[in-house]
Amino acid sequence: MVLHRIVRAVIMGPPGSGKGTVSSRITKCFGLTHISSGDILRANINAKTELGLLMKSCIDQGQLVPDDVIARIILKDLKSLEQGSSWLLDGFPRTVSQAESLDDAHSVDTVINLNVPFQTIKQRLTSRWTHLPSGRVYNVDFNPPKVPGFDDVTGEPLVQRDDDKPETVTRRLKAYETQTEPVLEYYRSKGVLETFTGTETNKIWPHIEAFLQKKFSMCNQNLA
Ligand SMILES: Nc1nc2c(ncn2[C@@H]2O[C@H](COP(=O)(O)OP(=O)(O)O)[C@@H](O)[C@H]2O)c(=O)[nH]1
Ligand SMILES: Nc1ncnc2c1ncn2[C@@H]1O[C@H](COP(=O)(O)OP(=O)(O)O)[C@@H](O)[C@H]1O
Repeated sequence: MVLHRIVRAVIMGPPGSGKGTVSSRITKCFGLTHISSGDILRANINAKTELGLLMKSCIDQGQLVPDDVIARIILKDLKSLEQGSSWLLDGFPRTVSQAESLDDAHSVDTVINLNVPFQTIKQRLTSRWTHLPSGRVYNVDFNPPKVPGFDDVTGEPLVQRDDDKPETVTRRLKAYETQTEPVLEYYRSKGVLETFTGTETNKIWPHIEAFLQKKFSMCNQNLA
């Protein structure tokens, strides 16, 4: 589907709710540019940049990195996109302060919220395998790689994230409840929040696809 207007979207949900998985489907179907704060931070850790070295212990402990640091990175990335690009932010904003920083620069058209029970998530994260350079994710049960331990596209090795250990997952879910859930209220009050509830991405996805198709084609009709 070709978009006829600029779309600025955010995908939210607890760690492991399927944001990365759904984002790759959205970018494939609708052609938005995907910007994932977690992928950017992990790329910095992998490349041992100054930022990566500073943020690693925060991330490994399941804590959020400081608002000003991540806001600066994401807003700079958005600025560097071609004028008129449509984008999908994944993992940002995660606090109300971050949402306000984003609002100061761009208004968000739609926020997709994945509402997946914590119990489901814990199981998924311990069997998540990630291709660090691209952010592609696999799961032993859900979408295993063709060759165990290796990325389907590049053939490079997959890794288990340091912060997917059970005790760190518990801390990340706590951080989500206290710091990120208020962002849902922030967007709800602005009338842009759309929540999708379920335990399986393949069952949630058709609803998201239909919602986006309707929303974007309605926009097209309005323009015509
Ligand atoms: N069993 C199962 N695993 C899933 C499902 N959807 C996504 N996953 C896996 O769950 C893990 C977390 O998904 P991901 O998209 O990385 O979530 P994020 O942390 O919100 O970006 C990954 O290993 C996915 O492959 C699902 O419906 N069932
Ligand atoms: N917007 C953000 N604000 C603060 N910390 C962030 C942000 N995005 C990512 N991080 C850090 O990176 C870690 C991994 O993020 P992410 O890949 O989005 O996790 P998940 O996909 O499992 O929700 C977070 O636990 C946090 O430490």
